[in-house]
Amino acid sequence: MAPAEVIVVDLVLIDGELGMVKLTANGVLEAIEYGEPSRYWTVKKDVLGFVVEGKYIRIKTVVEREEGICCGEFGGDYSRKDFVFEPFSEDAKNRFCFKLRHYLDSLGRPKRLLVFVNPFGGKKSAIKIFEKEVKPLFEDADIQLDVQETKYQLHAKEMVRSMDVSKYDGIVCVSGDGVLVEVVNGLLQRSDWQTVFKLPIGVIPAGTGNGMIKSLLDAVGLQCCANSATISIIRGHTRSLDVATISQGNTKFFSVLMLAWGLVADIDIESEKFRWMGSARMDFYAIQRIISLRQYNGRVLFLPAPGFESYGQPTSYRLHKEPPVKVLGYQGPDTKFEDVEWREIKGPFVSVWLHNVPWGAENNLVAPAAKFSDGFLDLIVVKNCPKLALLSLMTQISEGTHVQSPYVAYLKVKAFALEPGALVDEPDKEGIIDADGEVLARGRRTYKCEQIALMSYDKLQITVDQGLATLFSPEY
Ligand SMILES: Nc1ncnc2c1ncn2[C@@H]1O[C@H](COP(=O)(O)OP(=O)(O)OP(=O)(O)O)[C@@H](O)[C@H]1O
Repeated sequence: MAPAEVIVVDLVLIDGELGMVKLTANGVLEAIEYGEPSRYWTVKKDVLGFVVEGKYIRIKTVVEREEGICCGEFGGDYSRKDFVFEPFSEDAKNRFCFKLRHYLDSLGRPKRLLVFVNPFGGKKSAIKIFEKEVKPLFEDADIQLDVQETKYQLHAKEMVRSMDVSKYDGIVCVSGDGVLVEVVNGLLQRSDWQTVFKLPIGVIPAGTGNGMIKSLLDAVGLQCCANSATISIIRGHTRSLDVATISQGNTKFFSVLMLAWGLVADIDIESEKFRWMGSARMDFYAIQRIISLRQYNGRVLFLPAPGFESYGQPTSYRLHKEPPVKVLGYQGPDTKFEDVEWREIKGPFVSVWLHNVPWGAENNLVAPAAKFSDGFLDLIVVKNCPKLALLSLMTQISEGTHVQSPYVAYLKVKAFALEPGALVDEPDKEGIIDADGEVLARGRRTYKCEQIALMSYDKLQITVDQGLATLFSPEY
């Protein structure tokens, strides 16, 4: 193979000794000391940026940490490491900077980002994570930031719905999944959603539920931490993500993570009562819920993905389409499934769970076969299941092996409808529908049932728009 064309090569001083630096057209930066190539960086992967400090050029790089090496307060796959050298003249310095800048600019990395920091997410450490872990890396990469702390629930959604987002190359959420979902919904409710929704969205894990970023990083073997997430955003690689439209009449919610009804929704939402327990609250409340297990009447209907046609029973169903209303935002995918066979599963149900990406939280591999943009949702249904088996299933979720249980139906669907009913043992008590970690609908006599939710505890349907959203992602 012919050697790559040299873009710039210069005699320089490295640590006071004569050496050379060379940048080649295939994006390799090389330092030559004592006549031998000594250090070597792939600019796309290893170089964040550079600064001029008087007569020196400081290259800001990252190196992969070796396994087992201590990773500081917040952990991470990369450490920052600078390489400093001194060109022999002002001209040589300017020429080198110009060439390296030109190469970095050709990589299509983001230059200006809108950053939301949720000071109340997770362990309330988002500000610290941002200041200590995220900002220094973005500064190294010379990315301009407009930082906005979220002041209340739905603040991020309100802002992206109304502000000028065209000046940004992406939106970053230093938060859990909640703020990401707000940003998606805010963008899709804009009249210019078709243009602005192309903006890549990035997530830096700083919440309780960090399922999306865990799914993105774990897919390539990276740790779920601010360091690895920030480097992925700086490198500017993106991937597309399915967006599910949950509709009830003309009311819509755009989901990127999951929908839960039954056991999982009850644990997720009702365990709020035990927030003071910290992360143990979910496990504690799960055991309580399994001991006094609820079963729900109802029906789920779905259009199976190819290969999953044997699940459930055939039924006749048509997606209900409301007459178009004069609203300006996104209205969901234009689906035409009339000719395809719908299937149904009738209750009673212990749990119904729809998932868009593999991880529901950092320690929950809910849908191990889920793909980011296959146009399908993974459906996990539990009906009759002995309590002991259910307890064991809950512990298996961390490894994703629960889906192999004979008590679990695990399949992929293209469209879905839920007809939620009341508790089998208490016909005047209903359930909660949870979408992306928030209450979508509360039935009669449920936890905090006096609070108004977006939808009523009634039939709803879900359609998927393949790859509609764009996320900053590590290269895969
Ligand atoms: N300043 C604030 N005060 C209260 N809530 C806020 C504030 N800013 C954002 N929120 C809300 O906090 C919720 C949780 O956000 P986030 O995505 O950071 O964390 P999470 O992991 O999803 O949830 P949590 O950590 O609360 O369990 C979102 O619904 C968001 O609207």
